[in-house]
Amino acid sequence: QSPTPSGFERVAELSAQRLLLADAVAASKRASGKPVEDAQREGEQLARVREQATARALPAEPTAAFFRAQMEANKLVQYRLLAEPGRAGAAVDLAPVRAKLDAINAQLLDALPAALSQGSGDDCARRASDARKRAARRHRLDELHRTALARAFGDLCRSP
Ligand SMILES: C=C(O[C@@H]1C=C(C(=O)O)C=C[C@H]1O)C(=O)O
Repeated sequence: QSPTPSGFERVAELSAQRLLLADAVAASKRASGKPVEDAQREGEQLARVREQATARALPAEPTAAFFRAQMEANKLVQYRLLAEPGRAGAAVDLAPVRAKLDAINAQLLDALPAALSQGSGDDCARRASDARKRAARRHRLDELHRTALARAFGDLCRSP
């Protein structure tokens, strides 16, 4: 393994970490009865990443699109878990989970320039898939979280 992970390796790793937090978010929403989707919270994150993208001379629109994909993937996991009836678990406090999501967002922003520059070429889908498979293995992701990990990459291989 190379000492410096590629942009896709980093994004796959951080996306997997972000998706694993969806289980705790779903548990909190099962207990609170709150909807999966929180448009205001999504808007706040998007405003923040757009600001940071501009400050770092990153393209704002592909950056925002990437984070929308991350959030869609998170909701996919939550909807699937909450579709299982019953299974009451311990109540989970959402605020500290959101703080962790914010921390991962910051790391994803650091990884994004390299990932965006890798997002072209015939073998993009292959490289992205390989990076996801390695992250999935490291974290022992099940089928649901593997599907969501593909969703989390969004259009990285199809950016203009
Ligand atoms: C993770 C949450 O659920 C959804 C997914 C979000 C995300 O991935 O950041 C943000 C808001 C919600 O639409 C949450 O409410 O914090």
